[in-house]
Amino acid sequence: MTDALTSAQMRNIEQTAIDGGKVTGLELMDRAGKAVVKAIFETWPDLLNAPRRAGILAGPGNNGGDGFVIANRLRDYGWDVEVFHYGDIDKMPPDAKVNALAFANAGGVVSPIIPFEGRDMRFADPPTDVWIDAFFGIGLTRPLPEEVRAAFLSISYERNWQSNKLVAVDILSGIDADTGERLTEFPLKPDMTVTFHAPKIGHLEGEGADWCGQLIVKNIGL
Ligand SMILES: NC(=O)C1=CN([C@@H]2O[C@H](COP(=O)(O)OP(=O)(O)OC[C@H]3O[C@@H](n4cnc5c(N)ncnc54)[C@H](O)[C@@H]3O)[C@@H](O)[C@H]2O)[C@@H](O)CC1
Ligand SMILES: [K+]
Repeated sequence: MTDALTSAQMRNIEQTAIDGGKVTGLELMDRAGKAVVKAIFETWPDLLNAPRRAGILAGPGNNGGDGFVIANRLRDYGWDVEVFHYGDIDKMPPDAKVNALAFANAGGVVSPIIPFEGRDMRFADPPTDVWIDAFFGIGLTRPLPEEVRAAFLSISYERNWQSNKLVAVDILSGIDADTGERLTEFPLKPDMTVTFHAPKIGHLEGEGADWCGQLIVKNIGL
């Protein structure tokens, strides 16, 4: 496994490729989102044999942008997809906004995130087959907002009753990518984390090493 990177090193690699005209941020986001979907079907091929339901937890930034790429891609596979958005599409960074608008303009359902005492997720009907954590990635700088932690609790509640998968985009939200410190704790371990280009320190050190599930590193052409 290649050496683990800090978030700053990763951002520098991305920016150098973008500044060098090798790739655009939008292309990188597209590759990242599609890499997550590819990893899902490689890991759980039976999900390919029937349209399923996915819940995408999307945040305010580019990690959320990856979430919207994934949402669009799964809709292409005929899946029933609902995005629970912590953020405002209009305030998202440009690359993320392009993908969020593509989803919304194609009729994709964007809902507010689920308050814990809200929808009883225990017996959601139809059950959600795959939850995608695209709240925060390597840009996390402080503990999660309480409503984001509550949204995770709703899903941990449901997971006690329904078998579903949780996939973390780039890193489980709440984990500091540079240290592996869990800035916010909730009882939800991902089945899989899909990260891009190289592992980050937060995947291998501290508690982060225990909160990845299966760690998949996908090349996004950097
Ligand atoms: N060109 C790029 O920048 C690419 C970025 N990618 C994705 O973008 C992610 C990084 O995106 P961002 O830098 O936008 O950061 P995030 O999407 O991780 O976080 C979004 C924003 O939330 C704010 N924030 C941080 N901690 C918070 C907290 N606790 N509560 C509320 N708000 C908080 C910060 O302003 C941060 O910019 C990567 O993890 C990866 O998933 C990939 O698509 C590859 C290409
Ligand atoms: K994430």
